[in-house]
Amino acid sequence: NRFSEKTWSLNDFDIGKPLGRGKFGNVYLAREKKTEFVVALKVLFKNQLAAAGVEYQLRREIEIQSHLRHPNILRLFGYFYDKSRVYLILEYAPGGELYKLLQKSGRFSEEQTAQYICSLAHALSYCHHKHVIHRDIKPENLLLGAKNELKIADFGWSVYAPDSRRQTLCGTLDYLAPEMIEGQQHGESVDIWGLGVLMYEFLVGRPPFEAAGQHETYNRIMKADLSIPAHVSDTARDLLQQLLVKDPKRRIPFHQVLAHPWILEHVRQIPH
Ligand SMILES: Clc1cnc2c(Nc3ccc(N4CCOCC4)cc3)nc(-c3cccnc3)cn12
Repeated sequence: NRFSEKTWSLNDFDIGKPLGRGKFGNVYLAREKKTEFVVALKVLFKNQLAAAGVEYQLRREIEIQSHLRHPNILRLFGYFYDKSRVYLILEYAPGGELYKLLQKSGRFSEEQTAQYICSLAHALSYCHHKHVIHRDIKPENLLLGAKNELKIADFGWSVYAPDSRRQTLCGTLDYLAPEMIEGQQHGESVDIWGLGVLMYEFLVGRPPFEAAGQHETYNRIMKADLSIPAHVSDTARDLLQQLLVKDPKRRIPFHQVLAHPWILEHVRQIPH
């Protein structure tokens, strides 16, 4: 498409308001001058990327996300760079960050959660057909479209399956599958675990293995020590218990998630 062949530069865009702050730079609303097409422009500082040793990860993120086409995956249209910065031309998500919505409402209804989980299962199943594992499915990486549809946004940790992580993990352990924490060989099923962690957090308002300290969180994850509050319906409980299984081979596959009674009772089967 027009974004991918052309080499872009900053003066092809009118820069609008900042949408938010990221680790390595900010995201701005922007409009391509000729077509007036509205995008999100993610500006990353090269020196910060180098200091964190994530240039290779960024190249992989660009390579992976630019080839994915799915209504529940944020489009990466292209990128360009200048002396000190790298710019990613991304699809604008008018609904903003899903985790802000979760913070505001505390937790989501079973109806809304089932809709998000259905979209995520479709998007992740699409990724796995492309042999891409996301590995970092958490609320901070999810954005919302104009009709409140979910968009997976950050492929910074995604890899081509199977992979054993080389980059040390940083940030919260809450969303990581046991085999990832152990640094073992891992496949697509880490994203099935991640789907379970998200489903729990959407329904309950906090991640399932949250604890005061990292060691305690680590132990709870390794034991898959799951306790589900009474307000969660029996059918939702059943799906959670099939997603958050320690043994990667015994986790429910995505196509069975989409056919689970809890999804069927809450969701019109339109994937996005
Ligand atoms: Cl990439 C990308 C594409 N679209 C967005 C986006 N969109 C967006 C829309 C609307 C509102 N507002 C809606 C009214 O209330 C105020 C917030 C914010 C962000 N935000 C971020 C982002 C990144 C980091 C921190 N915070 C937000 C990254 N994005």
